[in-house]
Amino acid sequence: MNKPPTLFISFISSVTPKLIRYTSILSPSIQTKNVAVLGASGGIGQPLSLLLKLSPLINNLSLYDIQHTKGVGVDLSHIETQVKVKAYVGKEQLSDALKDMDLVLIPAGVPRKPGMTRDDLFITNATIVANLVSACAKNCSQAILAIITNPINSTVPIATEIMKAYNVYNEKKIIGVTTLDVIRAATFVAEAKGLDSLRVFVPVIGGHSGNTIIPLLSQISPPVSFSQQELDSLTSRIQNAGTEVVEAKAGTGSATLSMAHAGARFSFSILDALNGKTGIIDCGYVASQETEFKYFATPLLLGRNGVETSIGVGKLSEYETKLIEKAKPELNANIQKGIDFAKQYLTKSR
Ligand SMILES: NC(=O)c1ccc[n+]([C@@H]2O[C@H](COP(=O)([O-])OP(=O)(O)OC[C@H]3O[C@@H](n4cnc5c(N)ncnc54)[C@H](O)[C@@H]3O)[C@@H](O)[C@H]2O)c1
Ligand SMILES: O=C(O)C[C@H](O)C(=O)O
Repeated sequence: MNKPPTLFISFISSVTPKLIRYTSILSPSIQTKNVAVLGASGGIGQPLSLLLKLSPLINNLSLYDIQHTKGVGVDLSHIETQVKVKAYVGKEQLSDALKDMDLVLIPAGVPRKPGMTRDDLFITNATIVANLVSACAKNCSQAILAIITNPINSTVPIATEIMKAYNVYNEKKIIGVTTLDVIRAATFVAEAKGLDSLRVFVPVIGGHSGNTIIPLLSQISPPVSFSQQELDSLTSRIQNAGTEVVEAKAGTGSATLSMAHAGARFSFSILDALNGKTGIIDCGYVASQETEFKYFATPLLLGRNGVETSIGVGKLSEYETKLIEKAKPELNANIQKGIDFAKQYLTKSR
């Protein structure tokens, strides 16, 4: 049999394995969408933009940063796919970068260095996210906002408060991207158990920092059982995987390539769902109705309008219930810090 001339990348986005294609061949049924990357010249922004440039789901790709987007844009524009790339640089071009966008990915901001927590980034990144989301409220209020900038536990509440203040808040459309936790969990579990990582799905709930990252190893698909020692070591590795990368990079940044893949994978789930594909499930950190937390990551059912519904946390083991208890103080404090910051920011900026 002849092999198709395109590169196939398979991954799990739900319990059913699914194939995602990076290709220049367009299916007539696909309605291509407009996607912006804010922070497009960065360690995540550049490879993420590359992966998006290869997607048949995208029409226009808008690259925005405070520096270097021109070069990134020209470079990407030479790739022979149908995606039209436009580069924007500096605050005065931000509005144009956002016009008519369906999906806005935000990886703008500083990354960790060894010894830092994600919360240490708040002082710089909170204002960056608040400014960018304010511009989204004014220029593309209907777009889905996918927030990558850390600390996610706080930047998603900031984004929500800003959209509310502009009267354009839609809870279906603001999502903190936690896909990297899901990818890592599948990789580490598969390595430990000799499984095919592309066929393993581990739901990861909670937040996106240390103890607040809660892998549900009791709900893996297909089911896997663990000794207590395996549970402890896998949980700890998944919770500290970001730090593992930060330490290995020794002061030059945090996860960029795996995050670009995670961001692209999440984008394709969203774009598939916007196109009317049903049954698309991916984890994300969102405003929460069904948990005791104001924001919480769970598996989400995605649809034409963004998040259709949270799938919830399912039946938790005693071990996982304890992990949630342990996460509570940090997650609640992070959330409140974001809400308080947004209130002050809005008072100052109006
Ligand atoms: N959600 C996750 O799982 C996850 C994973 C990895 C990294 N991150 C976070 O993503 C963020 C970016 O990481 P990185 O490695 O790409 O950093 P980086 O420093 O390599 O890139 C950040 C980019 O943001 C740009 N930028 C700064 N201020 C801006 C503004 N006001 N408007 C537009 N662009 C602006 C910079 O010019 C730079 O190009 C960090 O906060 C990091 O902690 C999140
Ligand atoms: O660890 C970091 O600071 C970046 C990111 O949140 C990650 O999980 O890799």
